[in-house]
Parts: sequence; C-alpha cells; structure tokens
Amino acid sequence: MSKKNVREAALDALLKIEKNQAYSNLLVNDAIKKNELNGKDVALFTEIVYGTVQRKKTLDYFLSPFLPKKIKKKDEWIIPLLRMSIYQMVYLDRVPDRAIIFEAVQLAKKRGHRGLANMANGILRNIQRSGLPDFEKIDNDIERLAVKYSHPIWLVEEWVNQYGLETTKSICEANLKTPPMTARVNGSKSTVQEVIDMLEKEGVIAKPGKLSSDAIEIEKGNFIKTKVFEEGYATIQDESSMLVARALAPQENDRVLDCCAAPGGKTTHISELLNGTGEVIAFDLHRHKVKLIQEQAERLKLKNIHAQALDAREAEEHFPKESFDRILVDAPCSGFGVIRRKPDIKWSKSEKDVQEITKIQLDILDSIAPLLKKGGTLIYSTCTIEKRENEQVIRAFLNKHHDFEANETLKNNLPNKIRSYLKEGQASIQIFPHYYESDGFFIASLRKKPS
Ligand SMILES: C[S@@+](CC[C@H](N)C(=O)[O-])C[C@H]1O[C@@H](n2cnc3c(N)ncnc32)[C@H](O)[C@@H]1O
Repeated sequence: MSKKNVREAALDALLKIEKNQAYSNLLVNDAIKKNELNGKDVALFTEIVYGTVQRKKTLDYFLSPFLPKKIKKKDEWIIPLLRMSIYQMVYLDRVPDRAIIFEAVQLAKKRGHRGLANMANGILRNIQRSGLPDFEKIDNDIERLAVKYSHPIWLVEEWVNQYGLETTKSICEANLKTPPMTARVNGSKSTVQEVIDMLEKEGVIAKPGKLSSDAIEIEKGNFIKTKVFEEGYATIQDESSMLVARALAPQENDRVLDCCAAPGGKTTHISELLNGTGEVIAFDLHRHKVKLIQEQAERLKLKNIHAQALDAREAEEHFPKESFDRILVDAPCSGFGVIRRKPDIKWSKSEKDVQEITKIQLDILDSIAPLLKKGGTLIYSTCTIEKRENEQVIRAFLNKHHDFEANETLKNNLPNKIRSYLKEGQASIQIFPHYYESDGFFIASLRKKPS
C-alpha cells in the first residue's frame, strides 16, 4: 500500500473509526507505521485524528448550518474531511486557515470530483466568514453540555441523573484534555526519586505523580526508549490504575488471583508488591492477550506470575474452593473513565452495551467467589464511571453472596489525597478524571467473612 500524506492518512483513519472498524488508539499507531510518518507529522496526525473524534459533536454543530440537505451515500466521506478541517481551523493555531482549506479541496478532488471539492471550499469559507455559533444560545442544559463538550446526549443525561450538572460538566471538560504520561515505579528495585534521577541522566524529565506514591509523571523525553523502562525500573500505567493493587494489599507469600489480567498492568504491580514471594495466577479470556502479560512479566523479571487463557466465568471449574488469599476482578467495562485516551468509546458504546456488560461482570464475580479463602480480600475495579457497572454490581453481588461483606478498611490502603472522597465506612470509591488528571476508575473492596 502506498504511503499517504498526513491529512490523507488522517482522513483514512477517521473513516475506519467511523465504521467501527478500529479503535482509535490502535489505529493511530498502525497508521503512523504504515505511512512512515515521523517527527512533526506524527504529532499533527495524532492531534487531527484524536481531536476530530473527541470533538465530533461540537464540529457537527459548527458544520450543520452549511451542509446540503442531502449527500449521496457514496460521498459521505466528505463529512469526516470537513470535520477534520474545521477541527484544525478552530483548535490548531499552527496551520493557517487558507492552507487547511487548500488541503481539504485537494483531498476532495483526489477522492471524489471537482463538484465535491467546490462544496468543501464553499462550506469551509462560509464557516470562516460567519464565525462560530454561541453555545450559550442552546437553552437545554443537557444539550448544551453535550454540544459544547462533545458527548452523546444519552450519556450526558445519564451522568446528570447520577452525579448532577456541575460534576457532569467537570467530567466532560476533563475528557477533552490530554492525559499526562505516567509510569509506575517498581518499588522492589528502586524509589521514585532514584528513578527520576536515572531518567534525567538519560535525557527524560519526570516528576513525582499527582496521586499515587508509586507514580512518576513524564514531562519531556522518550521514556519507552530509556534503559529505565527496558530494564524494568518502571511501567507505563495511569495513576488511578496504580491504586488497585495497593487496595488489594497483597502480603508476602499470598496466592493471588487476577482474573481479567491482560495486558498485565495490575498483575505485575501485585507481583512487585509480593516481593518475589507467593504467586499471581493471571488469566484473560483472549489467548493473544495472555502473551502481553508474559512479555511484561519478562521485561520486569518477575518470576511469580503464571499467566494462562481462561474465561473467568468458568474459573470455579478450574481451581479448588477457597484456594486464594486475594482476588482481583479488574472487570471488562464500558470504559467511560478513559474517554480521554479512547475518544471513540463515547460514540461507539450504547446503553445496551452497558446493560450487557453488567451481566458479564456479575457472572465473573459469581464464578470466582467460591475460590476466595475465608477472611480473604476481593477487589472489584472498572475504568468506568457508570453506576450500573459499579455500585449496582457490588450491591447485586452482596445481595446474593451473604458470605461476603463490604471491606471498610479500603481507605487505609488508598493515598491520603483520595481519602477525602470516601465517606466514613465506605468500601468503594469512584475516582473522576477531573480529580487528579488520572483515569475515571471505580474500586470496591469486599471481604469473605471469616466464618
Ligand atoms: C480492564 S481490562 C484488564 C486490564 C488489566 N487488569 C491491566 O491492569 O492491565 C479487562 C480484561 O478482561 C478481559 N476479559 C473480558 N472478558 C473476560 C472473561 N470472561 N474472562 C477473562 N477475561 C476477560 C479482557 O480481554 C481485558 O483484557
């Protein structure tokens, strides 16, 4: 396949994402490799693709007054082209409008015909001339939030019902920001400060994280190319994710089950906390993903991880009852806490998906429940902010499994900063992306009653 220039590659990527053929984060990396983009082009390509997907609803609001009533099905690719051009005109300072419009016209000519090129030219010039409409003119609160912060109306409505207007606004705002790059320091090898110093010698500037005591935040430089990364002193991970293994609080010689484990971020953290003792049985539904756990374990030289492919809903049939000291269920979920990283999630997931996934989450919990020893800890976590997948799953589980109880010691294993968000005696926490710029995460701690 021939190489394409940045904007043509971006249009291709947007069309694939639109057809739900690929996840934005995976596709961006593939396209960069395939089109041999480098340096500034990588940054521009990534910015155009992520930005256009993130701001889709807002861009459509800008675009809709100027679009013809009917566009032939075969010409519908013109819409993503117009969206990405408006995105650049409104949100990117570094490229002049006339260059953006020129590129759009060239692309429309190449893919379609002169008529479409003229249409693109006319629409973009009209938008440029007439300025942008005022969001404040949208009367309905939910619609205004949805358009201004580019989220689907159903999702905004859901969040407003669950958390109120102000919190929803903060969530939506945070979802449009680029997340910081953070890494977890392998505490069994060195301290946060030692890793920061080692990185500095390799030309990478980092500082301690904002939330987790295990975290560093990379400010400048290519972390993945450093010896610090290669030799397993640190692992890329979001700060909220780092709180999960801490909440599980594995003790030396524990036998731990991590049953939705790939790519192994939390498995390796648990293993590090075990300090070379005990073992972590890690499995994931998908065989190809199990390889990712093994690769991580190898890079970090962790010997107590045993990874295998298995459906967690069948775990009960594969292990003896009460054979684990601690169990982590980092469940598959809607992912609404990581919209910053995977913006296509907000457009591709539906209410129905949420309903379906809660059944899987409960089935997984039901299956692993007998495997936990009496007195053992069960942590349930998700990277979503959807109560039906979080609080309600835990409530349903506790209603069914009377041998389990809420574990109120959760707060003892969380950083001070986040404890203020926990009410007295609360055994679960919802972290929002606007708290400390970390992912939206839910963590619940349960305990199997001692007898
Ligand atoms: C949130 S991700 C886990 C992330 C992982 N714990 C980490 O920290 O790197 C959820 C994982 O659950 C896996 N999964 C989904 N359904 C499953 C099932 N029925 N049994 C086991 N794993 C499953 C998915 O393949 C996915 O890798």
